[in-house]
Amino acid sequence: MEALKRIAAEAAVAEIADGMLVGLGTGSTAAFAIAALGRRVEEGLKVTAVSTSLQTAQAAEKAGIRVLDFADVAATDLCIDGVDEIDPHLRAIKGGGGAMLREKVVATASSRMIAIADGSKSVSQLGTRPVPIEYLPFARAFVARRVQELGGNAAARLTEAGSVFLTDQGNPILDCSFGPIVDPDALALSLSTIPGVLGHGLFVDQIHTLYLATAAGLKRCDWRF
Ligand SMILES: O=C[C@H](O)[C@H](O)[C@H](O)COP(=O)(O)O
Repeated sequence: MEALKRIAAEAAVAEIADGMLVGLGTGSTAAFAIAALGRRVEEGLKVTAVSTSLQTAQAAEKAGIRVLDFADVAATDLCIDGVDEIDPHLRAIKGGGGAMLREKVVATASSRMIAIADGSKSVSQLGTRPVPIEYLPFARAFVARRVQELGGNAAARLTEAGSVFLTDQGNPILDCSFGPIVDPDALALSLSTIPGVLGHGLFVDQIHTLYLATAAGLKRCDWRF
């Protein structure tokens, strides 16, 4: 699986050109992209990057990549990120590592987003995994009730040690299981409009290209706009 993640990541990084401002995703697949980009920078590629998490910023700087503060950046050229699940329409669930809020901001600010994944992430229909929701602590019970009204079951995300998981912004997460998601676009919109929801992991129109690496080889899929 690690070798497949690396193959997908390296294919995406090969698309980065001199002078680009690149959005760097979070997670174990994105880590391979950061390492590959670091090697290209070492070979002379001139790029700057923005990060979708504190973890990624640290890894990128360690790899010799110049990381800008995203607060000062209005748009980026290309964003490369992993997914937890992705369907044939390039709609995805993200946020297994809790970074989906920053990831969605950076992906939306990017002219192009490339998703990178091994075959285990490919599904015919989203919903095998819960949709993570980052929320305002003040609105916890209200958000959970609205999720329930939408057919979901909300569970507080905990750390391995059993305490409340907090995002880089210091907010908690509800992992919301909906079962098979028949209409991801409608669900994404409904979740986005719940007051108190700061962000969620359904990415329905951000991903332009997917590099999917399986034992059968590397496949590139492009969304037809
Ligand atoms: O919050 C984490 C991100 O959305 C990741 O991109 C996603 O969870 C995939 O992570 P991994 O590549 O480690 O499976």
